[in-house]
Formats: sequence, C-alpha cells, structure tokens
Amino acid sequence: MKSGTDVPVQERFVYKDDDVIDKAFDRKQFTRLFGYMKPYARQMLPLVMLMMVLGTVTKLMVPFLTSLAIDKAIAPKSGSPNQALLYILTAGVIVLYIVQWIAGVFRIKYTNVIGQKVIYDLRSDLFKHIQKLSFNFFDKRPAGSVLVRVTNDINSLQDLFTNGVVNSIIDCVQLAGIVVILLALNWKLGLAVMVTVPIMFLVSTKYRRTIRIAWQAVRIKNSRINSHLNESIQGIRVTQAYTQELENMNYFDTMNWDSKKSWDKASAMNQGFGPIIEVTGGLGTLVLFWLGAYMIQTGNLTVGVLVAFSTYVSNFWDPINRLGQTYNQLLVAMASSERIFEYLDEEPLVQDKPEAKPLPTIHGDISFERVYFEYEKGRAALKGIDLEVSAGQSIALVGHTGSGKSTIINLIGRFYDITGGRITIDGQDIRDVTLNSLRSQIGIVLQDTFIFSGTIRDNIRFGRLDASDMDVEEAAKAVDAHDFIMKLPDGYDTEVEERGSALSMGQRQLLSFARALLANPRILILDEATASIDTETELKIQEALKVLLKGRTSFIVAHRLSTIRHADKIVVLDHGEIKEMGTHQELTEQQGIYNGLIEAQFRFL
Ligand SMILES: Nc1ncnc2c1ncn2[C@@H]1O[C@H](COP(=O)(O)OP(=O)(O)OP(=O)(O)O)[C@@H](O)[C@H]1O
Repeated sequence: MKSGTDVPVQERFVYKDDDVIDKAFDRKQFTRLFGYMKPYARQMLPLVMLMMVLGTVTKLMVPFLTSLAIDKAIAPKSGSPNQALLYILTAGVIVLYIVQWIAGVFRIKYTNVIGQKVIYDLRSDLFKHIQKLSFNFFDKRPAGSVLVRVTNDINSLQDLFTNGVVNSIIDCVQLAGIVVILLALNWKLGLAVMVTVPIMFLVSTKYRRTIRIAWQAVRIKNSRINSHLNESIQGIRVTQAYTQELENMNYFDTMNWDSKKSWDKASAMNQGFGPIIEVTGGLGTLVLFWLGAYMIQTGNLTVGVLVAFSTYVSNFWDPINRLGQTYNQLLVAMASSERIFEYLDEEPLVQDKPEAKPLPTIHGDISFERVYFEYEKGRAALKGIDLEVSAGQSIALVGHTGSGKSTIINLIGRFYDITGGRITIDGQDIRDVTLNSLRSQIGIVLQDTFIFSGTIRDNIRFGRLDASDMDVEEAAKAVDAHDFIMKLPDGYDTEVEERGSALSMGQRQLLSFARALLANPRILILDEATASIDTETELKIQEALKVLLKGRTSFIVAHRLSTIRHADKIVVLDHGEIKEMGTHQELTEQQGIYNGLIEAQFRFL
C-alpha cells in the first residue's frame, strides 16, 4: 500500500476553520442554538415528555416487580410459594415491557422530527444568508471551505438535536429515579454502591474527551479531503491539460492516508472505552454483592431486593456513560455552531440603507463622479473616475489586463461599495436605492456564461421567472439562438448538463443573451468572451448583440474590434484611471494607448 504520510499536507488545502477542535461551553451560544428548537418544542415536547416519562417509569418498575416476585411469590419468608401472584407479576412485567417499547418507538419518532426540523431550519437559514453576502465575502474564501460549513458543521449538530438533548433529559430522570429507589430499598447498600459513581463519571468524561479529539481529527482530515476534491473536480481540465494527475493523486493519497490513520486511532480508542467502563462498573457490582451477601447473612436484606439492586445498578451506568457522551457532543456542537453563527453574523458589506427607496423605472443616464475604489486597503483599483453616460449609449471599456474594466462594471450593480465619490443613475446615488430595485433593472452577461443544470428553457427563463414559453422562444429567436436549440434532441426541453459543458462557447453566449433580453433591463453590462470563435458564430453574436443593445444603456468590456468600433464611446483605462475617451475614429487619430491596443490586436491576428 502506498503511504504518503511523510509528505506534509499542502498548505493550500488547509483552511483556518479546520483548526478549531472543540470549544468551551458558551451559555449565550447555547441559548441561541437551542432557540432553534423553540418553535417545535412547544408543539412536540409535551408528547416527547409523555413518552419519556412512560418509558422511564416502566423501565424502573421492572426490577421492582422482579424483587416482589422473588420475595413474595417464589421464596416468601413465611408460607408456601404463591403461584397466582407470580403469574400476575409476570403479566405485569410483560405489560411494562410492551408499554416501554411503544413509548420508545414514539419518543424516537418525535425526537427525530424535532431534530430534523431544527437541522432543516439551520441549513436553510445559513444558505439564505450566504446568498445575501457580498462579493468580498466570497473573494476571501475558497468555495470548498464554505461548502464544508454548510454540510459538515450542520451535520455535526444532527446527533445532538435528534438524540442528545432528549436522551440526556431521560438519563437525568432515570438517574434520579434509580437513586431514589436504591435509597428507598436500602439506603446503606445504596450509598455504598454509589461510591463508585464519581470514579465512573471522571473516567467517562476524561476518556471521552480524548476520544472526541481523536474523532475531531478524523473530521478535519475528511474536511481536507472534501476541499481538495472540490478543487480537483473544478480544476480537472487544467489538471489534465498540464498532466498533473500523478502529482494531484499524491496530494490526495497523503490526505487519504492521513484520514485512514486518524480513523484507525480513533476507532482503537473507542474500542478501549467499553472495557474501561465495564471494569469501573464491575467495581460497583463487586461492592454490591460483597456487602449484599453480608447483609443477607445478617438478615438485613432479602434476595429479591439484592436482585433488584443489581438490575438497578447495571441500569445506573448507562445514563452516566451517555451523559458524558452528550456533554462531549455538546462541546463539539459548540465548535460547529460557532462556525455556523460566524457566517450567520457576517453582515453583507453592501446592503440597503434603512431609508433606501426603490429605484423608479430607469431611464438610463449614468454618471461616475470622482469614483475611487479599492478591494484591499491601500491598493487602489480605481482612482478618480469621471464618466457621463446618456441613456441609450453604449460604452466600450478597453485597457490592459488589471486596468479596472471589470471593477467598473462590478460597481454599477453595486456589488461592492465605492470608497470615494459617487455613482448615480438618473441622478440618484445608487447607495440611496434598494439593491433589489437596482439590480433587477440591470442585465449582466458575464464572460463565463453560467449555465445551471436544468433545461434550455429554464436557463433562458432565469432572466424573468414569470416569462411564458412564448416569451422564452421569442427572446431566443431575437438573438438567433432558436435554430441551434431546435436542433438539440429535445429542443427547448433538452436537459443541459451542469454548466452547459455539452454546449459550445458561442451557443452558451447566445443563451445568455436570450436570458438577458428576456429580463429586458434598461442597463446592460456585458463582459465579452475573449475566446475566439468561428467567423459565422462571431457574425451571429454581433447580430445578437445589436438586438440586445438596442435602446439600452450598455457597458461592454470589449475585446472584439467589431464591438468596440460600434460603441458610442470608448473608455480607455490604465491602472485604474481613464486615460482616453472618445469614438473609435477620434481615438485612432490620437495615436495613444487605444491605438497601441488596436495595433497589438491586429498584430496577433
Ligand atoms: N476580488 C479582488 N480582490 C482584490 N483585488 C482585486 C479583485 N479583483 C480585482 N482586483 C485587482 O483590481 C485591479 C483591477 O482589476 P480588474 O479585474 O478590474 O481588471 P480588468 O481590467 O478587468 O482586467 P482583465 O482584463 O484582466 O479582466 C487589479 O489590480 C486586480 O488585481
């Protein structure tokens, strides 16, 4: 077997959140976490409690009836054995077992319902919130790390909510019941047996902590595997193109081996736990029988009570053991919930002002007034941009890589907030209107045309969910996508694989144009695809673009000369500043940066 254990795990697959193993108990966080149970607790908790009480009482009564059977029916102190009483008590025990079983079935059912609902709520709250977070949040985090929180951290709360909480209440009730019964049956023997309780509790919590840490290590290793998997699958084309499969496999192997090793360790510790508990429990039983036998000899105890005692005592260790386990579960949950709440508490950097009003239907005038912006403090991406655009004009943004073209288009939809100056649409500062009313009137077609899994029709309809099938087809016809769609096996109902990998680049572009056209935005933002496509598709796209741009204010990060040439205004950016501005004619005459860019493009053709 291959072992890559000596190779350190690559830094790039280790996320900061992986390092948190467990957290101390935090009352505020605990209250917040359990707040999720509240809506269901009122509904279902009475039923759970009822089942719990029924289950516990019946369980505790069985040994008592057994002691009665021995002392009163089988071997009474005086008189002959009482057959009839034995039958009654046996029937009683059978009934108790049946009730206990039914109560158990329903209790598990109800607790599962509560647990699953809580997990469902937490998961949807988290997803809803993550969707609202601004671009800067995702800029800082790899997708794998976000994924791990939504899946692993939520899942690690599952056990606590479905079993842990209710079981620990049952365990406390059961423990209290047993203590009372033991002391009532024979207080001296009861106290003697309970001497081992603190030892048991100590062993249980201490050893469980070590086991918990070992299982957490397994979780961390698995989460690294998940992150690496996510990155590997997303980048599979690059990996294969650069023939890095072996290298990649080695990384994976290292992590896989690490995970296996940590699992072996945790599992071995788990197996060691049982015998330790049994030995400690055995101590209690030793005390019981040693003292019990003595008490029977001295006439202070009956055989029946000793038998009942031994059953109660063996029932005593289980709850103590489980309580230790739940406590550990709770600490793990504290760590997970802290990570979940950290995301939930992350305020979107860009959000509506309290007094924000909806932006009325846009006419389409846009103005940038001394706009400054930086993604990271101290690194200006835009430096004092001044730009006036009249409704219906098309603006081509050109410039070297990193000059700030995408930044400008990101700012119009207010995906980031500017650090200085202001951007207005029809004279209104875009920070004074609601994000929804702003973005719903802006159409964005990105270079990487995102195709979702679903049908072609669904993908176009993403632009306007209430559009009829006719509207969808009209939009596709307008951008000349109809013909190729009709040639697909099921036409508009053809299922596209995730991200539309079976469609060509040009086809994906046309689909995204149809999607934008259907949305019918007053302002259109387009990041033109750089990939070269054949002349026929190029012509098609140019024609489609004309339809799409007609009558709208548009910003295009332009790469094709044909697009640039038709623009009303060309803005040449350089290191975050506008260096030249004008029509194609005007700029070529200037013999400046623009001219250089155009010449360079031709040189490579
Ligand atoms: N998410 C980000 N976080 C930090 N810096 C960023 C981020 N996005 C862009 N930048 C930086 O801002 C500057 C402008 O980037 P921008 O993406 O606007 O350039 P561009 O002109 O669109 O480039 P290209 O033609 O290569 O797409 C660059 O220096 C870039 O490194």
